[in-house]
Amino acid sequence: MPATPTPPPATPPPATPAPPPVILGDEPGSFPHGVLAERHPAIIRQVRDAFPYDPAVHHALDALLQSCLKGVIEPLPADAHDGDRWRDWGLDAYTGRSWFEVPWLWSESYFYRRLLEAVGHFGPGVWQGLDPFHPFKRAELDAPETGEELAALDALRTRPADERARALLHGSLWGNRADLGFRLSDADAETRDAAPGLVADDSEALWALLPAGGKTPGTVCLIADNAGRELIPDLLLAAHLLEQGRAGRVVLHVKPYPYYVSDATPADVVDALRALTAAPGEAAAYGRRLWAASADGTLAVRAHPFAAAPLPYAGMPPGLRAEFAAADLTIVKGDLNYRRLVGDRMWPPTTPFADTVAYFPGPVAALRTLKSEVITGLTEETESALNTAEGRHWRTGGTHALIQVRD
Ligand SMILES: O=P(O)(O)OC[C@H]1O[C@](O)(CO)[C@@H](O)[C@@H]1O
Repeated sequence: MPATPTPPPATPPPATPAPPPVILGDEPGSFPHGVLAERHPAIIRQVRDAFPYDPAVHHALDALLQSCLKGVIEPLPADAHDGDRWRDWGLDAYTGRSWFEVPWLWSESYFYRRLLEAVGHFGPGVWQGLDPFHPFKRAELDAPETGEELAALDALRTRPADERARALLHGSLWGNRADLGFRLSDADAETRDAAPGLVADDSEALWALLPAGGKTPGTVCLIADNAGRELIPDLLLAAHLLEQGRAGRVVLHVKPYPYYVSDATPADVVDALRALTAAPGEAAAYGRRLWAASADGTLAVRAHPFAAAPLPYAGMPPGLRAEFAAADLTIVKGDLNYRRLVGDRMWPPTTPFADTVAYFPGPVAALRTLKSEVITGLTEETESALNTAEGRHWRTGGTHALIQVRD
């Protein structure tokens, strides 16, 4: 009987490299450590001074400050309305551990949840529902710079549609520099010159995803970031997409409660729309169109709990996944959302953006100014030129921006 030939050894599948470690805040001198050790106490101070709070709130803020600086992560009150949700998001595993030793993304988010608890936002009581950041957001909306930006719309009206489209896309992108939390720790950030050019620019791919020339437009989801001077240009972009037939419907995803100081909530959308309709000139026309779009359902606002989750978007719940899967495009705004989109890890900067968002259920575009160390999708040349010119500062200074797309 002939011997059975020995099968050739099976070729092992190519090993998928393990992703780099999740960013923690435990390294003194690092950017994340500074946010936990300095920015959060500064935010507590600012909030404390912004309202005539009663002694109970002052005591709660004192306790939060002590916990942030020297203590450990404590559980939510036993009757917290969202206790189950936070347990699903990892609270039990992190309770009793140092704020600095758990994923930075998680500890930052939990800080805002605890801050709202301390100021009585979740009630019952007189402070229930009040936004502790509202005075800062309001001041920004009323600032002369906001009026100047809106006045620029008058000149834009007569420009060709593609020029308007580019200006409004870039307005939404650079609006992300106007971030109140960021300015608390980097007071010069907004006055520093923005770098010309983008570190990555997939804007052609973005426009290619939105039908033009009579094709039936679908839904664009816009995951918003900051209120005020970022939300207004986001709304202008939404109005343009609807008007030009590049979107049949825009769904604006905002935060369900005040978060990261300036993040937009439904109340901030109302403030921004009111500011537009009350402005002179072309801005008011945009405002009226958006108001009408709300009434006919072509502009919708969502405040899904996961928008303020301490987790990357890879862990999004099935309902949200289905919404993004059905959209022509999901536009993800800002630095924090970028961290959540690609995963809050020290990716080598040349890691392809598409690889990090392969899980996303539909076409996705990131519009972001760089305010934290997470970055993907750069060419070697770009990374090396930025390092040579600025050391590591380009990653966090807020002067550089990107548009990245995965179709
Ligand atoms: O408003 P954005 O663009 O999400 O920026 C949030 C900022 O807060 C941080 O999360 C740090 O707290 C950084 O990512 C960024 O500097």
